[in-house]
Amino acid sequence: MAKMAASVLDGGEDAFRKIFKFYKRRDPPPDLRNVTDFCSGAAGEKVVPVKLNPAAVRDEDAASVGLKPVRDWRAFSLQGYPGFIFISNPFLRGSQACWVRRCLKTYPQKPNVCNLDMHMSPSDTQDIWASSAEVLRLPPSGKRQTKTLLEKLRWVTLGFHYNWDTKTYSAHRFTPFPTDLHALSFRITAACGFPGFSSEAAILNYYRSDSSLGIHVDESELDHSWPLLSLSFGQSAIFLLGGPRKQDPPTAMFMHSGDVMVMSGPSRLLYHAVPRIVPAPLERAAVLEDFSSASSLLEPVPEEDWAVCSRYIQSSRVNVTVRQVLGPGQSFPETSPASVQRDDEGRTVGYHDGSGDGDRGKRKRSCSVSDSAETKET
Ligand SMILES: O=C(O)CCC(=O)C(=O)O
Ligand SMILES: [Fe+2]
Repeated sequence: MAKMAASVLDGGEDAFRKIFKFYKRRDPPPDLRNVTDFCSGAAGEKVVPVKLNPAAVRDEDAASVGLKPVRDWRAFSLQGYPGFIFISNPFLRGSQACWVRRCLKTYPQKPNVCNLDMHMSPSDTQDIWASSAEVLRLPPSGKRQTKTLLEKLRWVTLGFHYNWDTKTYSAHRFTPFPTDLHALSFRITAACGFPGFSSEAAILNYYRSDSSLGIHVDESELDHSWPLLSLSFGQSAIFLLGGPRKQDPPTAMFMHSGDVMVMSGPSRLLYHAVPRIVPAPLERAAVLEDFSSASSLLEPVPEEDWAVCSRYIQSSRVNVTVRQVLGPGQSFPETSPASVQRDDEGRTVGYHDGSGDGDRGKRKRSCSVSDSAETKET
């Protein structure tokens, strides 16, 4: 990293932008030797193994969401980034396929919101999976003229639906958060020292091989004391983790299929970006393809569904970030606290509309996932 940073940074200013452009460049492609790989230990001079709390999650609770026992997870911190935790694929063999299927088949369904809703009628986006599966199941035959809806999907929001225009969440844009994704998030965050996490919002990003995500910080959530959880499936990404200021030079790292990141404490509000999607290393691709393994307690993925998922994921990456938006007892401004409906465990299960829409705060985010031609990286 140090050598690359020195050469890229000539001219001094706006180090993050320059490094983003360096990794996004197509011709000639960038040298990836300075990208930290937690899995292989490459370029990892700042990587420090950490022990998580194995007692925080019972083995059967981990297995029920497709995770290995916590004592078997390989977790790392990164010098200079307190609160950042990287877990190298804690999933049981066979369980990633299940999560991939949920990201492609289940979560894009109504009442969840996706980019296609912005210019299509609800009836046309009613079943993105069904309309795409038929085509994706066919053997590839040259270049198809029209893309399936699944191939046009760029983001889905869950729970409190993020408003990309106002960069806010609000009380009246809420639908129940999927219980299975909450169970997964609750257990991972508990093992990382955050018991009681309430998954209230998620953004799923769907990247094609030429997609990128601009430099941003996730600060629209009203309570930043809870971690931001990030899960990745499919092709790999180069992830840039910067500093508290937009121009601070970032560290580049690979995020492979199954890898998990937790941004907490001082790392919760660091700038970050995804300049490039790269092919998954062979061994990671093989683990992902193992959809029938019996080690997972999750429902098996039917072969005909996996044919679609596998075809899609061969050229795509799905990232899921899960967020707690409100602190305990907190509500959106101008909305009475009594209107938040929580279950016995304190999870938000519903929201009565308050007097005003309560929009506040901002999520400084340049853009959602964009494809090569249309990317503005800041
Ligand atoms: O795709 C990723 O790894 C990052 C996604 C992200 O930063 C976001 O959704 O806010
Ligand atoms: Fe982000």
